Amino acid sequence: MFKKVFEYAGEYKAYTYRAIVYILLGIAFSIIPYFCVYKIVNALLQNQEITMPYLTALIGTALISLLLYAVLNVKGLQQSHIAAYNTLKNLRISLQGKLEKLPLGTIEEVGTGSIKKMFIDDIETLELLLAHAIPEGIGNLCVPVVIYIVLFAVDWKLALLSMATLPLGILAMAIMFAIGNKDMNHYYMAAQKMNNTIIEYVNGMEVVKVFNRDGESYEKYENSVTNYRDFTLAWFKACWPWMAIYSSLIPCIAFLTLPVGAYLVLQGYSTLSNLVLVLCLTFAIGGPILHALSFAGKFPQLIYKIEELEKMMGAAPLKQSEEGFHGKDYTIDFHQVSFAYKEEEVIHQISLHINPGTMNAFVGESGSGKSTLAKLLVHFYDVGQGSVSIGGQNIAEMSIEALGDQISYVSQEQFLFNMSLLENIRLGKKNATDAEVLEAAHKAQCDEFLNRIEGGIMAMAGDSGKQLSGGERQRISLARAILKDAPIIVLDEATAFMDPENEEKMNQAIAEVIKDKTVIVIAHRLHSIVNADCIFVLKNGRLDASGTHQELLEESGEYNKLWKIAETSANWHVSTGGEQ
Ligand SMILES: Nc1ncnc2c1ncn2[C@@H]1O[C@H](COP(=O)(O)OP(=O)(O)OP(=O)(O)O)[C@@H](O)[C@H]1O
Repeated sequence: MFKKVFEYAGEYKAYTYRAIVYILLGIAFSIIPYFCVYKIVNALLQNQEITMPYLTALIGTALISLLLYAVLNVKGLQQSHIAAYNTLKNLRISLQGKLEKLPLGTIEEVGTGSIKKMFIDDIETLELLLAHAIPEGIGNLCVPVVIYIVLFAVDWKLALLSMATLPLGILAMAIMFAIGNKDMNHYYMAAQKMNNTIIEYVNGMEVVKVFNRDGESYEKYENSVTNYRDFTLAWFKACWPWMAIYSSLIPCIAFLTLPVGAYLVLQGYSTLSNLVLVLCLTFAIGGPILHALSFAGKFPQLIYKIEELEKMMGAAPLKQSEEGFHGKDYTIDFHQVSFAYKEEEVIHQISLHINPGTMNAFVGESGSGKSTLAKLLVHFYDVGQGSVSIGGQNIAEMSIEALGDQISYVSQEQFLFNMSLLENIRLGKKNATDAEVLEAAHKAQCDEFLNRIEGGIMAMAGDSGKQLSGGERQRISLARAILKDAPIIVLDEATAFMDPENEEKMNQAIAEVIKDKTVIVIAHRLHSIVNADCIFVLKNGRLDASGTHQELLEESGEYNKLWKIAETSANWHVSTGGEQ
């Protein structure tokens, strides 16, 4: 599992290897002062003479060793951090690439909060693994292993004694792992839920302020935060005792060595000199062992987070190929298409044909499936059954990029990035000149508000485009579409909620976008699409009828019903206006 994370290090793996070597050498040097102490204590115990130059040499060696330890440790950590942060960068970029290829449904299912948590928090915690646990853990464990081999060679009885508490410590650690892993799922789910609820709460702040200050959404928020606290505390409560046991037992390696070792010396089974050596070195390796094991408590969480990341990286992507677009024209065909967002099917066996260069409309009651059909055409989701093709080429047999180049999709809610309006429009065509962007903005009827707002086209759009009104945001999106100049245009209720002045401007902008294109408009206002070449009437996820306005008035009961509602609504507008 760690190997998979390590794969993202790419060329920076060498930094990790270097970090391990530096840290290992550093720890080896950190043992030397204890060896110097042994030399002095042993000489005193053996009544040997200690000359000043000898003492100075020992103290000097100890000091230089400590200095080298510090320098090598810092150098090692420097290398390991370079490796770690580059791996995190690679992971974040790969995750973003993966998200782009996933069906929107998978992303919706995971939730914005969880995805944010994965991108920021979960990946960040891998820093502990890459920058510390791997290099420091390996370094801090390797040196004691070597020292133990030396100790066994010097006096196996004393060496064995100094390891007496290790099995109990390792047992406590194993229990902690088992408990930690068992409850990790609940803990992680609670964290995910809290993240999703926080994002939902912040996104819905406008609604909360107006309607629901103390209501359900706050309760949901508070519950998820409380839940997270409870699960975290419960998890730690279960693990803490075992952490305390192994952290106390493992470093107590001299616990039996001193009394039993002294007995062995007195009985002549070991020498005093060896006992002093074993004691000094066991003190020296207690620190590194404890340091290496300090990472162990974090491992259940790390393993879980890596598994979740792997699940995301391994999620089934949208069906697509590397093929470019080679359709014979811009005919659109839905062939026996069925689709379900989750379990319940919302589109049933729809087949329809759209001729190139024509103006088409999807109409139907709310929830009849108009937007879903548009989203299937732009390949936000894979169809459940059937196929969608352009110019005879199945959209699942071309790359997402190739499909994207053929379609401009202006959806109900347009998202603007918090960068200049100029750059927001330029998203339509990466290499467009400033003059081309300005021309597109002009055609999309943006001049009036661009002249009004401070900074004009260089003004920032604000967080998610909040600086602009809904109508202004839509016109910026249309400017994007004009610039993109794709042969197929899908307009999802672009004028649904507009005041008459804005609608007039939008209609002029739309007329500019749709010139000579294959167009699909998803319209609530039937009056705006009466001239369409073909109108498709949807009812409960099925295609009920299709034809021109006149044909449908003559043949389709559902269309007549919609038309009546549209007329009543238009009359209602007129009479309301008249009374004012
Ligand atoms: N993201 C989603 N997850 C689950 N179900 C969805 C999702 N989006 C839409 N639906 C359901 O799919 C069905 C069709 O919805 P769709 O948005 O396509 O209808 P529509 O005709 O465009 O409606 P409207 O005119 O109100 O926008 C509805 O029953 C809706 O509840």
